[in-house]
Amino acid sequence: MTARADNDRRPTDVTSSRFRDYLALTKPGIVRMCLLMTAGGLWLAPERASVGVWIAALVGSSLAVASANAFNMVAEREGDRKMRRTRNRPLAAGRLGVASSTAFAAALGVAAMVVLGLGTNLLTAGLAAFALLSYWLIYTPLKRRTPLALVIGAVPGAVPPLLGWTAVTGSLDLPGAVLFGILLVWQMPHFLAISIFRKQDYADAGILCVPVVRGEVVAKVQAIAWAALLIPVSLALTPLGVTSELYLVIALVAGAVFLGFAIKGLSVRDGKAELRWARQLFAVSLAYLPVLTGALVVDLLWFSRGVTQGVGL
Ligand code: HEM
Ligand SMILES: CC(C)=CCC/C(C)=C/CC/C(C)=C/COP(=O)(O)OP(=O)(O)O
Repeated sequence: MTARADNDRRPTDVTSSRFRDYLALTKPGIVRMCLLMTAGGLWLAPERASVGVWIAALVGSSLAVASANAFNMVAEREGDRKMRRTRNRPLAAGRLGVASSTAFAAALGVAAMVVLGLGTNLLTAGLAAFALLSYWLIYTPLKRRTPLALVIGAVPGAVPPLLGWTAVTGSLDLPGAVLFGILLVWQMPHFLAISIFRKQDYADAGILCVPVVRGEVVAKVQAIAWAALLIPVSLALTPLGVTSELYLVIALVAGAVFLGFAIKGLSVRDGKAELRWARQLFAVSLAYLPVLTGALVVDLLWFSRGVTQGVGL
């Protein structure tokens, strides 16, 4: 930017672009989806939670995810410069400094712990702290060492619905573990799809994802296996007595569509068509979670314990 253009920028422009940069540090798309997952856990829990617990769980978990994402972006600022997808991020592009971004991430993390600790319970705050620290300190550095980092990163990634469940119940039990399992397994085809259409980016940044290390065919086969596993895991909520047959049918159809798209990848070999297919599989992965959450909501409202759970005053 020229000195003239700099002078022309009004203070409000600077403030709003600063705000946008700090917001970008939190990866708002991921925060939003995690928020939906926490809401799913709150909704499914067997007891009625107060409005206060709902607000504390939703606000606290979003702050924790935002903090984890901001710490991850500070740690990856050099690598982010090497990828087309990430080179315009505020730290990679030099619009924000390391010290202020770290302070921002730490403030979000402390606020998350205070909100969860005071507004829900210590188990929920502890799980969020575990997820935040393991995503930042274990997954983030491992991305450049082994493709198994994906499985390790999926553990904190699967915590948000559990936070909703434990905020209400205060305990770790089987339905909560199934919610955790659904999100854990979902992340594999979600990221395998991304790593196929972003393969070049990852190779440039030295990130050892499956297509870079073992090729696209192995990545596709793995995506099929995980999408297939997602079906029984997602259906397990019904035999556990948490949901009824309506959820079962919707989860089965959604899982079959996801698996069908994954299988289609084996017949696509041409470069451009393969990229298009991988982007479609990524889009299907993003649609799957809201569909499943919608199924939980409708199922519990219509069939099961709609009167005894949800939000209480
Ligand atoms: C090991 C786990 C995960 C990895 C490696 C991963 C990686 C990524 C990457 C690289 C993108 C950007 C895709 C692109 O546009 O090129 C992305 C997008 C996205 N991911 Fe994931 N993800 C993981 C887990 C999750 C979880 C747990 C959630 C939320 C429940 C989530 C939600 C989203 C959403 C909503 C987007 C699209 C919006 C956005 O890019 O801001 N992901 N993911
Ligand atoms: C409660 C709590 C704190 C939960 C943690 C939730 C969380 C941050 C989930 C994201 C999971 C994940 C591995 C994302 C990809 O990061 P990436 O580094 O591969 O993505 P990037 O390349 O876009 O930076």
